[in-house]
Amino acid sequence: MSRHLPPGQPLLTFPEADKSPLSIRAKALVFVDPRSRKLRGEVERLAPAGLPVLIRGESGTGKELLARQIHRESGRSGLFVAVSCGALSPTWAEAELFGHAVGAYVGSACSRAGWFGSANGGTLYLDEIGDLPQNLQDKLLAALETREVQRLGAPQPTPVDVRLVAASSVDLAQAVAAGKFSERLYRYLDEGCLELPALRERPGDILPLAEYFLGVYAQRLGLPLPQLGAGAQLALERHPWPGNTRELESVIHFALLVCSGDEILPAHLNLPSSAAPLAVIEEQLARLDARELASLQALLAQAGV
Ligand SMILES: Nc1ncnc2c1ncn2[C@@H]1O[C@H](COP(=O)(O)OP(=O)(O)OP(=O)(O)O)[C@@H](O)[C@H]1O
Repeated sequence: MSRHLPPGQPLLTFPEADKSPLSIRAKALVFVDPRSRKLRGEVERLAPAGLPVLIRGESGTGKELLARQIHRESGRSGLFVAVSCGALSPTWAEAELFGHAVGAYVGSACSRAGWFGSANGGTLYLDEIGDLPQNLQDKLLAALETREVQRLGAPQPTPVDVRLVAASSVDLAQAVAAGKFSERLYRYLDEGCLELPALRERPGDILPLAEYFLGVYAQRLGLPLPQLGAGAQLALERHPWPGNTRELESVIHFALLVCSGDEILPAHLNLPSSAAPLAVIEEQLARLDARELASLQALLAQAGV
């Protein structure tokens, strides 16, 4: 277990990760920062309730992973089906989402359940739901409320039982105010709202996540597990992570590939140097403790300064 994980608060790991709906790559969810642990409590409360859930958070914060965890804890036996609304074809979005009957349009030689039907008994995860074409927003709400879906060209509606978990990186309330998003669908989703903070707002997760990704990638690539040096730890904690956990994951993956010794150094992280004004740097230096000062001196010595 990571040195940065306090005892009694282990990773949320999954023994049969390959068979779990967590994700193809993820083997665990790292929740160490107090804000993440609070979120984990909210997930435990919301997951079995069967309510729709809206996850709000910046890109790369882990929204899909959280949605998979909600499905996992819901006890629903159907599939977890993830759909990126921005990737739906403008022409065929309705058929892709709700399915179609045989002969519904030229070339449709067989019927399709659509993403909605595929999630029957399970969870439909709609990423960036704000990008869902407006004409489909009310149709989606009707299908969820009536538990019936009208496939394109089908004479009758088909019964479906779908739990919706949606995600958005934009403020849907503003999209509603701008007339770009259905107010009724927003109200339906807003019943169960989860806020996934940006990585910089839950700094206690940074080092545990870094160590977790080091372990995952070292194992996957068959490489020895290096230590995360003190200078590298400092650099990781100071970076603002605009790309959130996804950015941290790729930084650690890269560091592992370029690190030749048994310690990850700041240079291996290839983080952009911050263009902080001198006053900010002075203020940060004044706040360093003895351990951090020693790391900084070692760092400068390494760089030959
Ligand atoms: N708490 C966490 N523990 C372990 N891995 C995580 C955690 N959060 C995110 N990740 C990993 O970070 C990467 C990005 O997560 P994910 O795809 O869920 O983010 P997202 O918010 O859905 O992104 P986007 O908005 O771009 O779709 C994934 O590889 C995921 O496995």
